[in-house]
Amino acid sequence: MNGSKAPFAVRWRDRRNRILLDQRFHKLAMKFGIGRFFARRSAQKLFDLTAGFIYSQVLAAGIRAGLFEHLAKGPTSPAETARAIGLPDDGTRRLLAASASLDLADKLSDGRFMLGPQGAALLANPGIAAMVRHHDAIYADLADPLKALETRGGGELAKLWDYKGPDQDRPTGETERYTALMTASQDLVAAETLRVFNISGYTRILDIGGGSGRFLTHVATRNANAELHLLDRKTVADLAREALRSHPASHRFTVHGGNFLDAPLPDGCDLITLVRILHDHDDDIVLALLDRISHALRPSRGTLLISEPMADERARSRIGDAYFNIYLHAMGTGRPRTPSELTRFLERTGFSRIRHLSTGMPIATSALVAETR
Ligand SMILES: C[S@@+](CC[C@H](N)C(=O)[O-])C[C@H]1O[C@@H](n2cnc3c(N)ncnc32)[C@H](O)[C@@H]1O
Repeated sequence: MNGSKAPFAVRWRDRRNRILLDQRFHKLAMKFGIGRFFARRSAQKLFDLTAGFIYSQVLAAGIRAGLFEHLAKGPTSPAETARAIGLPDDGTRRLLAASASLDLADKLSDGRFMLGPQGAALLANPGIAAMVRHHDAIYADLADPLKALETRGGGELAKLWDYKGPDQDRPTGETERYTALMTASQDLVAAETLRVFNISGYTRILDIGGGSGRFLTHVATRNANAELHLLDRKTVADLAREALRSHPASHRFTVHGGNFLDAPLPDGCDLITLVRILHDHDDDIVLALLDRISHALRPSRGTLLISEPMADERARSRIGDAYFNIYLHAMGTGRPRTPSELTRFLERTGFSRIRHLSTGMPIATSALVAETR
């Protein structure tokens, strides 16, 4: 590389890489406490990348075996655990030790085990276990990672999400499975979105791609008067009607079944929400949908709220740039977008006063708000 002509950002990375590639540097670093500290930290990070799949499968095994529910009952020996989860003694001991090393379990000095801090967090968020269970499909696809990158949407995961298929009259097993998965992980997303966005003043709200209606039930508790509309594919709309029927505010909900690209959008809405929708779709669909929303909102000078995990301007978001980037490729449609990409899309489709609301948990969601001129 021609060092003197390259920008500073390139030169210092080039220098850093040359130092890290030099075995003499590593030998020297190990002689000093601070050097050992950084060397250990860097080695741990690299090892975690190397072993990540095994860690994930320890988690999957614990969830499938019901290990964490058993540990939540209190201190337990490996033999008791083996009986409770139905695995052989040796397999159970290994699963317990691996779980303890990952903070999913804690090992006590008498050799028994209890639930660990990550295990407790897992049980507190049932959506995570649902997410881990459905990862079987993407792990199968990623067993050959190059093939997965060569063939977009050509594997098992794409079969789970049937957005591209025809909208049948009745929900299929797949529709029910992905809608249940979305519902299970919605509470965290809704709590964070509605913490940073004040929804109380709106009178007629439409949630597009609203799934089983879980997000709208959170809206209902924060806004006591608004009419609440949901639009989703016909098959999912049937599931939403069923789920919302027994809700105490059921009289305020109206469910519309249809494709968001051509179904009539209820008029007179002052707020439309898109929760975990845009990242699932390619650019042409996103632009067409935003254009429809901007026309639907314009007469009432309305607001659009977008809430979903986003990519980072410098590709440093593990959830956006690593997880969703690869996941959506395997799914065969969509990509995570940065807030500035979404902002450009919003400007092109007639929105203004676009604001990025920073959530405390970008791992669950980020939010953008825009208004029609
Ligand atoms: C990732 S899920 C998100 C569901 C919900 N908003 C949430 O966050 O839990 C995407 C939703 O968009 C719906 N969807 C996808 N394509 C659609 C289309 N063309 N028309 C209407 N709904 C669509 C799906 O059926 C699904 O319910």
